[in-house]
Amino acid sequence: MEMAIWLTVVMGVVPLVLWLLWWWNNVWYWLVITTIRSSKGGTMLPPGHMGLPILGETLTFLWYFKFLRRPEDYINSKRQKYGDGIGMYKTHLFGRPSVIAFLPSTNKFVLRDNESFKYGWAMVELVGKTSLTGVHGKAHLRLRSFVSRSINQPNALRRIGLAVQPRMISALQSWTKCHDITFYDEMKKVTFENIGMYFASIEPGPTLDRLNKYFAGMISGLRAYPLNIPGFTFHHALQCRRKIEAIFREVLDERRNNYINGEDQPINDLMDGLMNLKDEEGNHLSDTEVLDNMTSILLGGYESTALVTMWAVYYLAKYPEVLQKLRDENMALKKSNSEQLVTSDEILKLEYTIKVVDETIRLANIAGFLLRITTKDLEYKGYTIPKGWNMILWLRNVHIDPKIFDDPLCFNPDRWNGSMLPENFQAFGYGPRICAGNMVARLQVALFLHHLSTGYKWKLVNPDAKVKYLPHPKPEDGLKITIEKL
Ligand code: HEM
Repeated sequence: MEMAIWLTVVMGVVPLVLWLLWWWNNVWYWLVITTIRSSKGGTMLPPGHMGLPILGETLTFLWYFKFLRRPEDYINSKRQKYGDGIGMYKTHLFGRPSVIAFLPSTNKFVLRDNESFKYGWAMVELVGKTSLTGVHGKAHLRLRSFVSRSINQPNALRRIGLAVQPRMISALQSWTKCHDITFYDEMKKVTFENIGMYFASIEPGPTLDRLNKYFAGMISGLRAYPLNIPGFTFHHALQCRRKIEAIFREVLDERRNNYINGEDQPINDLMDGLMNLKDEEGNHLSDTEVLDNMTSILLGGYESTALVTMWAVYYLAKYPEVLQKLRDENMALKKSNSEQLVTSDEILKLEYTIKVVDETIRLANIAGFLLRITTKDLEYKGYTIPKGWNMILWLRNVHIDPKIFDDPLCFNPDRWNGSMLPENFQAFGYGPRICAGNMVARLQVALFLHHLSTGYKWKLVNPDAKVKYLPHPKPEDGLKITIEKL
């Protein structure tokens, strides 16, 4: 008798419980959509599996990203199972019901619509309600024009191009004195010191060190569960954000007083640009807008630039024929004195160098996916995307899809020779929120490659180091290199 009970449990109840757990989210959300929303029409969710209760597909995601280290197979496995269909799958990731968009056309559909898809409140809390990230519609357009004039247009690029090179040149010189360096860590230091200079003219020293520390705290909040309770990472991140704002506010107040008293000339950095620009009606940005945007631009530009530069150094070491072509092009521009600066106009005309930069940005895929939240129920090609769900835009897939790029995992700058459909290159996003610093990012990487390729040779210490994909793709050793003068 006892045996029979055990057999019933093992053969009947256990599989039933496992089956229920496996399908729980699918059934639960189907019920919610059909019972609560059926009166409003569409109830068919995109194909896909929503995983276990609470956890959703988190374990599957980690399996591909952390353990197999083949992130592309997370989507590939779904493509094999459900086909490409409408370019969307339902899932449950990062604690919320979600729809993943993975084709250029579906990403485009989302990224073009600034009203139906917004950032979540946690992101906005961290970067600031009056930052580019926090505003929408007309307010966003107005702010973008300010930010773009301050960092991304020819005059700003000229100024920034000259401001960032001395630090790059001195870093390269100092690295030759070391046995080896961890390139990513060193490049982050260079990038942050440059940001300090061209953002707020803050020289290396205690203030910049504090800013760097708080910034690291703030960034960790972007990846944390948004619980604003003491002891939690997100709470700490918000505190760091306030401290960053306080540092920038001090500089801003001091500047304003000095201008009023006639003691200082305008400094011509990002803060000055944001303080002094006017819109068409002659209005300036408020102090809060200046400070929020300093923080959000800092967030956009810091890790991204260091990561892309690191990947360029990695790929060039792996593809010597590409390095040779890059070097030849840059040697023609090299000044007789290695400390002499090149201009942004000169560097942005170097066609092959810019192709190397774009190819690095494509293949490195440092912004693997973007996140939005739907503000209303939406219909897309007969399927419903419910209000309040996460919309995850899988940019990674676009850039390494063999249907879009031939031999996509090969580093081949010449693939940029022809024209490219803009929707097939989404590394900077797409539509009204396309990266506001895309030109300044390209410029900084190109300038670094100019000084590196014309003055130095380098080797990877661990050419076969594995790549970690979370939170960003990076060789496990942070890219250890040895570097010496040519
Ligand atoms: C290669 C390096 C970079 C990459 C791959 C990159 C990527 C991106 C992406 C994908 C977005 C769109 C985010 C979204 O739609 O959710 C974005 C937005 C943004 N980026 Fe970048 N970025 C880079 C460098 C920079 C730099 C250097 C700056 C500034 C100095 C910057 C400032 C911004 C800002 C302010 C936004 C928000 C734009 C808006 O909401 O209108 N980025 N970036």
